[in-house]
Amino acid sequence: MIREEPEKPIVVGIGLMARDGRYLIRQRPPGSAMAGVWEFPGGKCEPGETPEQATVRECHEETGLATIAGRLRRRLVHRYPHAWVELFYFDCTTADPAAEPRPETGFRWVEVQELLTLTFPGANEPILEELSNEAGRTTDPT
Ligand SMILES: Nc1nc2c([nH]c(=O)n2[C@@H]2O[C@H](COP(=O)(O)OP(=O)(O)OP(=O)(O)O)[C@@H](O)[C@H]2O)c(=O)[nH]1
Repeated sequence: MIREEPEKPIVVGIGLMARDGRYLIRQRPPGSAMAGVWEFPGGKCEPGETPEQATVRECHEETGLATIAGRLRRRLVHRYPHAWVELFYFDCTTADPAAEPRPETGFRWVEVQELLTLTFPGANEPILEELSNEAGRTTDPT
């Protein structure tokens, strides 16, 4: 089978949902590309949607949490064997500061130190490094 190269990457919005130095993550569901790998909530833009809108919608759909997108932390382009993606990572918070993700979604709050021990999609590497540096700065009293 000949597969045609797409002309443009698939645009994806990703939410770095933060609370008390922890981030909301889950393992990618069975049957999805990279099943079992950990991920932040997010997904592809629908037609006419901005990456920020897609982030807020996907975070809400996937976790059940009303989401507020803050600054765009990073935009990067990455080629996986399964897809060519343009990823927009937004710092996010939950609209209700005490709300929890629906348990059946598998999302949980994880400290940055633990994030570093888990396997994420390759494109996330610079983000994880940045979160780790920031966490180091907050906890280091010197
Ligand atoms: N959700 C999410 N996707 C990520 C992350 N890092 C990363 O490279 N991606 C990539 O971004 C793309 C997101 O696609 P997806 O399959 O989750 O999107 P979706 O929810 O719209 O999928 P669907 O087509 O099954 O509805 C995948 O290629 C995934 O590998 C991450 O931290 N979270």
